[in-house]
Amino acid sequence: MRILVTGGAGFIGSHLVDRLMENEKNEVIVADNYFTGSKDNLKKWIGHPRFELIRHDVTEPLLIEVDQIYHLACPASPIFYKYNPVKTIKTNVIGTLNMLGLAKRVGARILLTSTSEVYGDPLVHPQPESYWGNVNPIGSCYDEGKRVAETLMFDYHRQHGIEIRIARIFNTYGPRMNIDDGRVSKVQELKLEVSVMSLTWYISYNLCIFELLLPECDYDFYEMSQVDGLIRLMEGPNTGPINLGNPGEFTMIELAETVKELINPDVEIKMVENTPDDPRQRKPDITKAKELLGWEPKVKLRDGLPLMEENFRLRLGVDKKK
Ligand SMILES: O=c1ccn([C@@H]2O[C@H](COP(=O)(O)OP(=O)(O)O[C@H]3OC[C@@H](O)[C@H](O)[C@H]3O)[C@@H](O)[C@H]2O)c(=O)[nH]1
Repeated sequence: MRILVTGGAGFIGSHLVDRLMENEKNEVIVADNYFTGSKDNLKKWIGHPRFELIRHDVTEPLLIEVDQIYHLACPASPIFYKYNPVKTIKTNVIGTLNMLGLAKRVGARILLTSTSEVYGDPLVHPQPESYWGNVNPIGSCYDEGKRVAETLMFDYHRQHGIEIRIARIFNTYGPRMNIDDGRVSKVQELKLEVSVMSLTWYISYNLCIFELLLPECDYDFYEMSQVDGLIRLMEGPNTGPINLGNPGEFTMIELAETVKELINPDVEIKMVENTPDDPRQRKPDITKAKELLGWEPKVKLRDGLPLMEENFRLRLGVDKKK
């Protein structure tokens, strides 16, 4: 099976590549423009006979022969997607059109990693896939970009019979996330800035790492449940959209307080204004993922929080709590 992974040099993409490469029948081609991803995330595979890495921007057509396409290319952190919003829209619209064009030409099955952001600032809680969302149409290039990408996927499916799969990924945390990612990793910088204004704002964090305690170099031994969900969706018969996320919840304050306690109880937690149009609360309804994919996050959020703290400690080189 020849598989193209766009955005495969990124955080989730590179973990996906690791899993796909485990299957000796797979040949994996990564196309990435390195906007937020890095070759470093794939260093294990560079030079491998079943692996190929191409510097390519998906807003340009790509002419190759493949059986499956995992289409991940798109900056996912607000810091990066807002850096050049027009480019973010182009990546989602033109990039997705190009990948759908490729899928149509070669008869490949294509999976889009969409996002929980399609629900906007939701008025329904938790969010099932049937919820149409509450997005500000003049707000975020990322939210509307992913919404139109989903529409394109379904239009190609209805009009041209393309085999499509759509995953809606909720916030995901784990190794290889950019340290300046601006999602929850702000806490990693130990500034302990909390990217929400009010204590009541919640975010449902998808702890994707099964054995977070293992250092990055041992990544053969842990598994991202997120990636497992993507592969199950691709291999199964359902088009989606399907939510992939952790239905457990904790507040950002709660997270900051636990990390602060663990690392330095004297550090000050600074409240900063949230990004405009960011959701106040979000939590996936994963009934469909459970029923259709037999999938649920491997880490229960309550068990996951200590793992997350431990990972901060490892990354920051802080001594274990006495
Ligand atoms: O125009 C672009 C922009 C970005 N990219 C690449 O896409 C990858 C995105 O990965 P990041 O590490 O930024 O982010 P994530 O792995 O969290 O994103 C992933 O999950 C959320 C989805 O919405 C994203 O589409 C998916 O890539 C990077 O390797 C980046 O270089 C492109 O190849 N082209």
